[in-house]
Parts: sequence; C-alpha cells; structure tokens
Amino acid sequence: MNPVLTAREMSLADRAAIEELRTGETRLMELAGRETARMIAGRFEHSKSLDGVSALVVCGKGNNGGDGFVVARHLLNRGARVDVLLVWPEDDLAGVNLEGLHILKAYRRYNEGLRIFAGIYEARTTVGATEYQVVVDAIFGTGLRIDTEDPELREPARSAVELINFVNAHSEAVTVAIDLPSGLDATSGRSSEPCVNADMTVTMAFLKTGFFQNSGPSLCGEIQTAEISIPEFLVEPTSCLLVDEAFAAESYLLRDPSSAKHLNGKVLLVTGSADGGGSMLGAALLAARAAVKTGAGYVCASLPDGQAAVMHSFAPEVVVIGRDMISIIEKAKWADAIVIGCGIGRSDEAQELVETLLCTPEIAGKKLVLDADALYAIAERDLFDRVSSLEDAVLTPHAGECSRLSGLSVEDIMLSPIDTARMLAEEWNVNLLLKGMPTFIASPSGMVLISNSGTEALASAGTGDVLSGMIGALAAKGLDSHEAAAAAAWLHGRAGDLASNVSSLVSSVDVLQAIPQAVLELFESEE
Ligand SMILES: NC(=O)C1=CN([C@@H]2O[C@H](COP(=O)(O)OP(=O)(O)OC[C@H]3O[C@@H](n4cnc5c(N)ncnc54)[C@H](OP(=O)(O)O)[C@@H]3O)[C@@H](O)[C@H]2O)[C@@H](O)CC1
Ligand SMILES: [K+]
Repeated sequence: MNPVLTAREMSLADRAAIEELRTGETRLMELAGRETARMIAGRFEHSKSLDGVSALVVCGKGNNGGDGFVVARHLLNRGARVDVLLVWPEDDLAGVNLEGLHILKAYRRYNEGLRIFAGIYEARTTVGATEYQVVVDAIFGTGLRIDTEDPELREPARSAVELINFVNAHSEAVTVAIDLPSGLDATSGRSSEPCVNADMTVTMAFLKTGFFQNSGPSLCGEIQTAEISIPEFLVEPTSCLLVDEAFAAESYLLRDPSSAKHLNGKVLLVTGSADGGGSMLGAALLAARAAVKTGAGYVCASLPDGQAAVMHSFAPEVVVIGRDMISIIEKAKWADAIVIGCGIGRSDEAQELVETLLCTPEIAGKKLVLDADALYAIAERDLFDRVSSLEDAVLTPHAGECSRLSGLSVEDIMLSPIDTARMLAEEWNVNLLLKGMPTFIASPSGMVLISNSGTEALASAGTGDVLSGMIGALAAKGLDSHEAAAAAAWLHGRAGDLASNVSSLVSSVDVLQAIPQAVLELFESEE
C-alpha cells in the first residue's frame, strides 16, 4: 500500500532527504521535473520524441515553479516547442528556481522552439493564438496557503489559473498539474477560487491526503506518482495508506487444500426483521449471500421466526437459526466473526437486542461488524462504553449514520473525513469504516486506510449490506476487522465496477454476483 501524506509530512520528508541524506534540493527538483516530462511524453503515442508537440508551462515563484522550469527544459530536450509563462516578475525568483530560469534562458540561444513571457499580460495574445497539446501547471504546490474564510486567489495567480482553465476548456490540450493542481490544499483537499482543473497530476514522491477529500477527487484527474529519490523509510511510521489490489490479494486467504468447511471462516449474521407492517429481510439475504460469495466456509443467519424459507430460496448455503438469545449465543461461540445490524429495524425490541448482544461476553469477544440499525441502537442507547470494550470490532457508518453517532454535522464530517474517522476511532476505541467515495477505514491506533476503488455504481440500496457480509467473511477467514474492512471495501468497489458497464444500472444483487470475479481477478493479475 502506498503512503498518503499531509503537506506537513511531505515537507518533513523533503527536509529529511535534504538534511539527513544530503540529497540536495537541485537533485530532487531535477528528478521531479524530469519524471514529470517523462510522464507527459507517455501520454503521446511516440513517447521517445515530442516533435510537433507544443506545450505551455505556467510557473509560479516557489519551488513548484522551479519544477516547471525543469519540465520545460526536458520537454525541449524531447523535441517539443515550449512557451514558458512567468506569473510573477523574475525579481521574485531566488535560489534554485532562479538558477532553473537562467538555464532556460541560455537555451534560447540554441533553441528557437522556446519562448519566455514575463507576465500574463505579455503572454495573453500569443497564448490565445497558439494551439497547445500540453499545459503544465506549475503555479503552486504544497506551499500554497488558503484562507478558509476567504478562499479567493489574488492577482496575478487568479488570472494565471483562469488562463490554464480557459485553455483546458477550449482546446484539446491536456492539463498536467505538477505535484497538485494549483489552488488545491494538499492536506485538506479544499480549493481556492479559482483552482486548476487538471487532467493529470504528477505528484512528487507520495500521494497527498488532499487528493481523496473535498475537491481533490474532482480536480486532480489521473494521478501519477513520480519517484524522486525520497525513500519510504523517511516517512515511516505512516499514518495513512492507500489500499490497492496487491493488499486485497494478500488479504484474501485461499482455502487450504486439506481444509474443511469449519476451517474456512464461520460467519454468524444477526440481521433482518419482519413484522406485520413490513420486512427488511432483503438486507439479511444480501449480507448472508455476500458472505458466501466472498468465500466463507460456513454461514449462519439468525432470523425472526418463520423466515427461514425466504433465506433458503435465495441462499441455500446458509443455515438459519431463530432470534432467541440461547440459539444466538450457541452459534456465537462457534462463529469466527459476527455481523450485526443490517435490516434489524429501529424498534425498542431491536435496540434491546443490540444492547444485549454487545453485553454478552461470547459475542463481545468475537470479531464484530456493526452496521446500519446496530449503529442506530448504539447512538440511541449511548452504547459507546460497550463499543470501546469490544475485542475486535468495526463500525461501518455512512456520513449520515456517522453524524447520528458523533453529533457532528454531515458537512463537518465531509470537510475532513480522514481526521474525523481517525478521531472517532480513537475516541471510541474501535475500527471505523466511513463509507463514501472514497471509503476511509480508521483504527484506534490512528492508522487510516483509504479505499478508492469503485464508482457511483455502489450508490444503490443494499450495497452496504453486501459490504457487511464481505467484511464478515474476510474477518472470519482470518483477518483482523480493520484489515478485513479495508480489503472488503476494495473488493466491493471492484465488484461494483465489474457488475455492469453502465454504473447507473448496478443493483446490490449485481454487486453480489460480481464478487467472485473481483476475487478471481486478484489472482489472475498476480500470474
Ligand atoms: N522542497 C523540495 O525539496 C522539493 C519541492 N518540490 C516542489 O516544491 C513545491 C513546494 O514548493 P514551495 O514550498 O516553494 O511552495 P510552492 O507550492 O511553490 O508555492 C509557494 C509560493 O507561492 C506563494 N503563495 C503561497 N500561497 C499564496 C497565495 N494564497 N497567493 C499568492 N501566493 C501564494 C508563496 O509566496 P509568499 O506569499 O510566501 O511570498 C511562495 O512563493 C512542491 O509542491 C513541489 O512541487 C519538488 O521540486 C521536489 C523537491
Ligand atoms: K501545481
């Protein structure tokens, strides 16, 4: 899994590379610019040469602008024609950045493909008359400061960002942001007004937390990480990691050839409800079937009396028991993981059931997945002390459920989902999976895993129940509930992708049916 850093963590890593390893700022910047140029070249068919390609590189006065000068030089070396736009006067440049500009200026004697413009005003007419294939945004990187009360950019940065977005909107040019789109806060993902809208972001050394929150996902485009010789040991211990296919593959434990069903993960689900007025058995069916499809060896569901036939017709693999505590406790002792909550309802009786379950040692000591109506009961009955003393549990709220649990507004949760998930997991001493796009999985120790697989395909009723069943299966098969939640979130997203080419048509049953293919792919791509 790749580390995901805040701006502060990135600057500590930069500093460690320069001061401890004595790597040197010029060397880092050269690698940053060269890697970016290489990745830009990769966008074109004949990536060895950029003959006939025209690029505009818009440079700020900090080191992000310095990276821009290096990119411009390497694009020239590959045969491109390059226009460089200095957003601030040359007098504002210093050190390695000024040096970078001086080298470029020396190029002008030999390379007619290079033009350098001092300021937006000087550049505007020429830029308007030129057809670019690439626009490189090197105005701001991690050094941008945004006033959250007044996120408006001042001149000349405003006009420079507007110019980049204008060219992006009115031409075929690819906008490539160096490190991050200018105007985006690397840590929070909040953006200034205006902010560069990139097609591709080449970020230096490590992903940034801002890419996954607020405006980040919509402004970065495709994200590539440039290896610039800042080794991973400089950022350890890492507090945030991006879940990837390799992690999902490692986490998916295959059945031992000599094993039996009881050795391959036994899941108990206390889910579903039905009374005279209505039924939420669908949630129970989806969660149970998802556990089966994710490879659990044995799945048992506690359902209200008289509902076994429905489960048997939808999921004949699932054993059904009643809703009485004696049967539940007996099966809890047998189970490796227990899923509680999907569709049990919000009645007093359902809340009482959740409270009793969490107070029962045979249950509290197991790996637990607490979802949906179990979360409602925890909030209504203030069961946080109980939750804190659970052995190995994960709560799986979406932002609305998280708001009910925490008392925070949905807006505040969505403004800083990583910090919120981490804070609540620490406060409640439990793993917390905050559902969304992406999904954040925080542990009480402060580690946050990010899963950004999947699309809006998952935004339909019942997909949360499918996820709970999947987490239950992976936990039962041997993972702790934090890892199980992260691997299940990744596979769930992938199953959503595979379910249909048209994301708007995907239902939770489609996701369920695509789980085996998502698992299969893990091993096909390993071969
Ligand atoms: N360190 C390294 O070794 C390496 C770093 N690398 C690169 O450096 C980047 C970070 O560079 P950085 O720290 O110089 O900041 P950067 O993003 O260029 O911008 C800061 C400039 O903008 C200004 N400014 C800020 N806010 C503003 C506002 N609201 N409105 C207007 N102006 C504002 C601020 O000026 P000030 O206002 O402080 O005078 C300052 O001049 C990083 O993202 C990566 O690309 C790579 O080369 C690898 C090696
Ligand atoms: K940038």
